Amino acid sequence: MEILGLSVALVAFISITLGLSLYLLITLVYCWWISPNQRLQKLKRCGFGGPTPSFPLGNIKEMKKTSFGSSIVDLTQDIHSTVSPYFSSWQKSHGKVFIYWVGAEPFLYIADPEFLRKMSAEVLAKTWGKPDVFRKDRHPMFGNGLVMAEGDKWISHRHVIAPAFSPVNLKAMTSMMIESSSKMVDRWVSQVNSGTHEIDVEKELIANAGEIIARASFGLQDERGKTVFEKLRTLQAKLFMTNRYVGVPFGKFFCIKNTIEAKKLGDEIDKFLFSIIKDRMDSNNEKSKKDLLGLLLEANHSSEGKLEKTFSMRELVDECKTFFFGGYETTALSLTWTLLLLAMNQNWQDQLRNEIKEVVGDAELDFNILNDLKKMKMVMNEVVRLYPPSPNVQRQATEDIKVDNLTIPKGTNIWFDLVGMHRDKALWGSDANEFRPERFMDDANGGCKHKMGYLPFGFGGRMCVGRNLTFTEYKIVLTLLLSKFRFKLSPGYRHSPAIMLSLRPAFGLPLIVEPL
Ligand code: HEM
Repeated sequence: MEILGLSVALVAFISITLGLSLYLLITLVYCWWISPNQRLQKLKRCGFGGPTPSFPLGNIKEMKKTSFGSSIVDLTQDIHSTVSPYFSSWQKSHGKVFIYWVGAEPFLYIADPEFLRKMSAEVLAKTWGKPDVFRKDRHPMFGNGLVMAEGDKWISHRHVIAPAFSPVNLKAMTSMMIESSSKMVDRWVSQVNSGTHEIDVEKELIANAGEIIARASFGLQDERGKTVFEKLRTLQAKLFMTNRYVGVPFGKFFCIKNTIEAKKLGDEIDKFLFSIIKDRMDSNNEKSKKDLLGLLLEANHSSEGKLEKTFSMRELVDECKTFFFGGYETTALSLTWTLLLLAMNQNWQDQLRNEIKEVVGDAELDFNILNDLKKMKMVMNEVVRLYPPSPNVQRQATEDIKVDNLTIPKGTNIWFDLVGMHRDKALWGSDANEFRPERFMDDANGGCKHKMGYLPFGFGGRMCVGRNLTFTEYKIVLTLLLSKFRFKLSPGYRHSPAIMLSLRPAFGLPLIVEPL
């Protein structure tokens, strides 16, 4: 049969193709323009201003103007305007609370601690969400681990995971941390003895923290530990160093190669971790191991010793990845920035060395005495103020949140700019950009004029679960290093703090390392 001279099959084919194209076009128009514009109007009615977005990219174009490592700055300068120039310029026109758009996703930017206080008073820890857009994009890294978990699942996981960082467990990890870090120190000693005085300390500290977290998380210290570390780092670079369009509906299809490669790497890592966990379960001695995986496996046993599935295999894999990503780079960077600031402030370097002599002396480094390294803690607090390794905190409103006469609509993503708050002269005074650890001498909040203006580890019930592990590792590594070496700035160092998930020196940190 024929219609206007065309066969029925051809007519059907043309109709289906036209129908599908029309459907695709309507979907694109809706997702790229209609829906975000409706949300924009709603947010305006709620009272929020901000830079004008142009959909479907939102404000991505302005944000992409800064590429990783594109600005070299003076060592004493404010870094806010270089790591996120768009935020610092939007702050000037829209204040410290405004809406900006990552593709079709609205983000409420907050660098005002009083607004944050009022807002967080309205929300229980378990009712905070995590931006869906990041949960999907970062799935190969974190899966649905604690960083991304929400609601009852977050409560039950946090309940089991938090005790894994208790002083008893951290104490049990101390000798492992000393062993790994001593290997790094020995490596530096041989390099220095062979005449190489310039060392890229960032690279070394990252490798050391990677080894420590692989051992602390899953007891891995052989080639398998290195394999996980390398794969995870490649994955991180794939996700954060490439030009992608996160937040733009169907943005994945613009960079399909990276998306596929990240997914493939994520699957390989999952398979690898799966086999490690399976080995541990089969070996039947998982209970005896006090690493983080051992503690999670222990939680899977009821008091009768019968398996009671608290964590599924998938959940165990996700939590192990989360420990890894959450735990190695942040800690390594807090040490990296510390060595930079100590190289610039020899007086503080000497003060810490003297404190180590007084507190540790010739004794073996021991978990219990770490608490007495008070000046070291002050230095750490000041370092993570000036260079917060996690430079922002992200949440999502899962219900409407009222703050004074404003309403943050359900589904709005929220972005807390820690660099912005930690460098704000209105909160810290005119010396906000100076390294002054004495701020923290008698005040855990460093003299900040608002109790929520200093948040290197986040806030409320979702505050960083691993911070005590960091404090322990930080003090061990720094004690070992300062007891052996003096650090000085290298003429080759280019100061370019930049954000690639964490806040890091874009060109590494070469330092002159002298034996004492
Ligand atoms: C200098 C070191 C570290 C810094 C600056 C840091 C910073 C942060 C920040 C800002 C958050 C978000 C908190 C919030 O939403 O309010 C966080 C959460 C988290 N961190 Fe850390 N962190 C560090 C070390 C670690 C370590 C060593 C681990 C694990 C081994 C870890 C695991 C986590 C986890 C699992 C979460 C999610 C907690 C939750 O949502 O309940 N972090 N961290």
